[in-house]
Amino acid sequence: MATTSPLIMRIMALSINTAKRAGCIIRDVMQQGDLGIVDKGKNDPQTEADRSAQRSIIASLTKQFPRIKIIGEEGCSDLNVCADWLVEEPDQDFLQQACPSKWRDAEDEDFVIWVDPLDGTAEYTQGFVEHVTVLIGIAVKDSAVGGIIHQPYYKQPSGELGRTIWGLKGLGTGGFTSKAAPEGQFIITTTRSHSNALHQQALDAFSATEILKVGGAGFKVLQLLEGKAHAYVFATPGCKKWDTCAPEAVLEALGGTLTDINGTHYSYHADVEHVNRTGVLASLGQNHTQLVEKIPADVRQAVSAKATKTN
Ligand SMILES: Nc1ncnc2c1ncn2[C@@H]1O[C@H](COP(=O)(O)OS(=O)(=O)O)[C@@H](OP(=O)(O)O)[C@H]1O
Ligand SMILES: [Mg+2]
Ligand SMILES: [Mg+2]
Ligand SMILES: [Mg+2]
Repeated sequence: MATTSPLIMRIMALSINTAKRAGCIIRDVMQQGDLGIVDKGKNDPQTEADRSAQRSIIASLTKQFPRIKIIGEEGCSDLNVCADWLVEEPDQDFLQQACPSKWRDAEDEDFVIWVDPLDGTAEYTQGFVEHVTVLIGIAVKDSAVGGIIHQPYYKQPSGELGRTIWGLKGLGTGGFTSKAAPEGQFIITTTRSHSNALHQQALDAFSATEILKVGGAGFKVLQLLEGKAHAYVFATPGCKKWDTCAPEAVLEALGGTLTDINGTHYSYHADVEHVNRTGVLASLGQNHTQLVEKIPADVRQAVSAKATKTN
């Protein structure tokens, strides 16, 4: 690896290839047929693919960056993995890019890497595999700055499976072609498995022309990046820092915004609470503040009150 590249560039470049490797593991587990499902909570499954993909990602990143804090959805993993799961080569194309000056001097202790080895697990178990993503989010001093969103089941025009999207604030995005959402419509992308009455009230307030119910925070942000939706609305606690760190960085590297439903950015330092208690509101090409204001104040207050109570 080119040790002369700034640390953030080396983390991003290795994360791109670890996310791809995790995508292969996710496809292999599905092909072998035994998903090994464990219920972590209501509508919150974990499979052998979540466990194995996390082991591969964290073992690979830890080997090259032993002093960087890495937090994965599936908790502490056994990092003793086979050579086949250990990714040592960074993505060379990414390393050719110039590092934004803002991150050039960031050091080990400035970083937290948030890993969601398989976002959209419920959908994976139900056969909606196109909703599945691997998310690696790179936070610098509190903020989501870099992100990888890998789609293991995306079918390339060549027939090859898998696509890897990256974003780094100050540099931009790669791996896909962005598209603006259609004018004269307002399309919302939202959860298909974690809705409730309060969340429904927030959705109703937008009078959307269409509501897409899809799985995974990564896939919802992809709907914004590709112009299939104008906003991502999730007005309830539930998703976690590893769900939003990478999507937030990629979306914001393209000029979009991802906040809670009050328009406040989440923090991504190592000691932050994992649950995003005040929901998610994300948009691209919209006036984000106006979207926040569309959610009735009493709904926002009720979500925030619920958050305080459960803290
Ligand atoms: N209430 C609740 N309990 C447990 N987990 C939850 C909850 N709400 C959202 N999530 C996790 O957030 C990820 C995306 O879920 P969804 O597609 O349902 O919704 S959303 O993105 O939060 O809108 C998805 O992440 P993965 O676990 O990685 O698949 C969900 O498990
Ligand atoms: Mg999960
Ligand atoms: Mg997730
Ligand atoms: Mg997950």
